[in-house]
Amino acid sequence: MATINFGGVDETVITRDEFPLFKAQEFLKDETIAVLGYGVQGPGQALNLRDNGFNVIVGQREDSASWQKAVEDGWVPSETLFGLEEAAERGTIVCYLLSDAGQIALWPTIKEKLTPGKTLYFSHGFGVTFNDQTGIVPPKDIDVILVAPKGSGTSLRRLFVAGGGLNSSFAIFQDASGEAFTKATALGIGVGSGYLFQTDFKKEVYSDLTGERGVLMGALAGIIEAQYQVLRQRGHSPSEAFNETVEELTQSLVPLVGENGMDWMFANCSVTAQRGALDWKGKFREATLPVLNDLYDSVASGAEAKRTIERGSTPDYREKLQEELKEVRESELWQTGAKVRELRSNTTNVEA
Ligand SMILES: NC(=O)C1=CN([C@@H]2O[C@H](COP(=O)(O)OP(=O)(O)OC[C@H]3O[C@@H](n4cnc5c(N)ncnc54)[C@H](O)[C@@H]3O)[C@@H](O)[C@H]2O)C=CC1
Ligand SMILES: CC(=O)[C@](C)(O)C(=O)O
Ligand SMILES: [Mg+2]
Ligand SMILES: [Mg+2]
Repeated sequence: MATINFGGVDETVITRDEFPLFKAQEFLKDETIAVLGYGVQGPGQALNLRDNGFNVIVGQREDSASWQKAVEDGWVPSETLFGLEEAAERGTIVCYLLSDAGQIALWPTIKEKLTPGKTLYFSHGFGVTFNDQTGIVPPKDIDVILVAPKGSGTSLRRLFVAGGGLNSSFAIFQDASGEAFTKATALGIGVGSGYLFQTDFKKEVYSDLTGERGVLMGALAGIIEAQYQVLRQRGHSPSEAFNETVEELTQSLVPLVGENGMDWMFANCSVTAQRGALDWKGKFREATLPVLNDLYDSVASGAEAKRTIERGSTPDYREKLQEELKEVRESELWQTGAKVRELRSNTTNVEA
């Protein structure tokens, strides 16, 4: 544990220096880690754990495309790849990485496999926090922990392969063994996290649902659509509206923010742009504060969970979702994006 000052606030966190991989390997050497679900987080975490030298097996529905993907990734049927129930039976640490709706559906089956001494691991506080809606109430005699990578499983894997890591939160819901803390941190290091910060299940799910509905995904998509629409309605071409809204954001400016902060990005733009951005950011903050407060209230009241569960459990949900995503993909905005991305590769080969 290291106490690090974050912008004037002291926080106790765990870094890879203090909790090196060999310590995690030693602590978990007698455990079989069963990763249930091979969607987005499943592959990222299972492959990172395997490459980090842990005993890992995968559980997935046999008749699914993801089963095939698991085979392609080197998981061997009947050796390291099993049906969900059998993997849960074999695992001593059960990583419940089905979709949040899938976790509800499978809970009655998985619960039976969680015998005393085992560990149940989540990457989201959803199932446990909203247990009045999910029915996920773990048995009392097991450890229940969480490691939530702050990003897509795709990035978790890519960064790991490149030698980096995504930061993750971790939390303890139940400590039956007295060792849940070390277990959670060892798994956090094992899945390829950058640094680990502690939270609880409720805070994890409240912040995560707010973040993805807000700045990370929902607000981002909405504000992009709004600005593109304004530019187009005022007579600007698709190229101009798209480049000025998305391409410059992703290719030039946000990478600069990631590298060295907002002021660094500002410092690399014209004085004209800086002046305007500093004048306008307050207006955008004030305009969006009420929406973000509504959003947080909707998360905290359980309404977002209710909607996710209700929508997710309709039989034609996946089909409907595909239609919604298709509408986004086929909009003028994102079709322009596809063209612009195609043109990107034409320019990278140009010799100076
Ligand atoms: N997608 C991501 O990168 C992130 C996800 N998480 C959390 O990790 C967990 C897993 O999420 P994802 O990887 O996005 O899930 P996903 O939507 O990709 O689904 C994972 C697996 O669940 C299986 N599944 C779904 N419904 C099922 C059912 N009824 N019966 C049996 N299997 C079923 C699918 O076949 C798939 O293999 C969730 O708790 C999520 O909130 C946390 C951080 C990021
Ligand atoms: C990638 C991530 O952490 C999200 C956005 O919260 C999610 O996929 O649920
Ligand atoms: Mg999320
Ligand atoms: Mg998240």
